[in-house]
Amino acid sequence: MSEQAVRDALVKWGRSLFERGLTAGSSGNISVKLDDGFLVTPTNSCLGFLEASRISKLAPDGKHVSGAAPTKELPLHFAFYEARPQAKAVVHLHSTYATLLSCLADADPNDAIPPITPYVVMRVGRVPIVPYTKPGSPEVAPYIRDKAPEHAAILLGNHGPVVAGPSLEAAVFAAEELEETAKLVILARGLNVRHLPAEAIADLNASFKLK
Ligand SMILES: O=C(CO)COP(=O)(O)O
Ligand SMILES: [Zn+2]
Repeated sequence: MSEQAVRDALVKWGRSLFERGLTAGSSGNISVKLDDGFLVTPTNSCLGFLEASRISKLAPDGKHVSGAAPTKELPLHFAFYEARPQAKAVVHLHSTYATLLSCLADADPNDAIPPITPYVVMRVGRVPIVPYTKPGSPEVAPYIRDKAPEHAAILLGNHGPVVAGPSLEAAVFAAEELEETAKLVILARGLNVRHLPAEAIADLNASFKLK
C-alpha cells in the first residue's frame, strides 16, 4: 500500500468511525506503521474531518517529520508497537460502552469482556483493564508493554478502548467488535447469560488465530 493510500484509508476509516458515533468531538486517535515510519492522526483533530495532507508523519524513532502536530497519545501507540511486533495499526476510541466498561468498579481487570459470542473471541480475545493514567502521559507505557504481547485489545481505566491489528482495517474491525460486545455485556447485566463453552473457545482460537 502506498503512503498516499494509507493516508486516504485513515481519512475514510476516521470519518466512518466518527459518523457512526464511535468517538465524539476530538477524542480518539489512530496510527499506522509504514516501512519508513508512522502516520498518526493530529492532536485535537476530529476523526470525522481528517485531511490526508495534514496527517502527521513520524520517523521510525518517533520524531515528527511532517504534517500537523501528532496525537499526544504517542506513548500509548509506541508501547503497542514495541511490545507487539505484528501490530501494524493502533486505534484508540472513546466509544460509549467500552468506555463505560473501563469505568465500572466491579469489572474484572484481567478479563473485562466475557466470551459470549464467537466474534469477540475471534477478533478481540481476552481484554484486560489497565489503571487510569492522564491522557497523553508516558505513565501508560509500562502498563501497555506488560499486556500487549498477549492482548490485542486493552481498556484504559476510566478512559476507553485501544486496539492493535495487523492492518488498519483489522484494528478498526476489532475496535468495532469490542464496542458491540461491551454493549451486549452492559445490556445483559443482571440477565442469566450463557458463556461459550471452553471447547468452543479453543476451537475458535485454533481456527481464527488472533494477530
Ligand atoms: O483521545 C484522546 C486522548 O486520549 C485525544 O487526544 P489527541 O487529540 O491528542 O489525539
Ligand atoms: Zn482518549
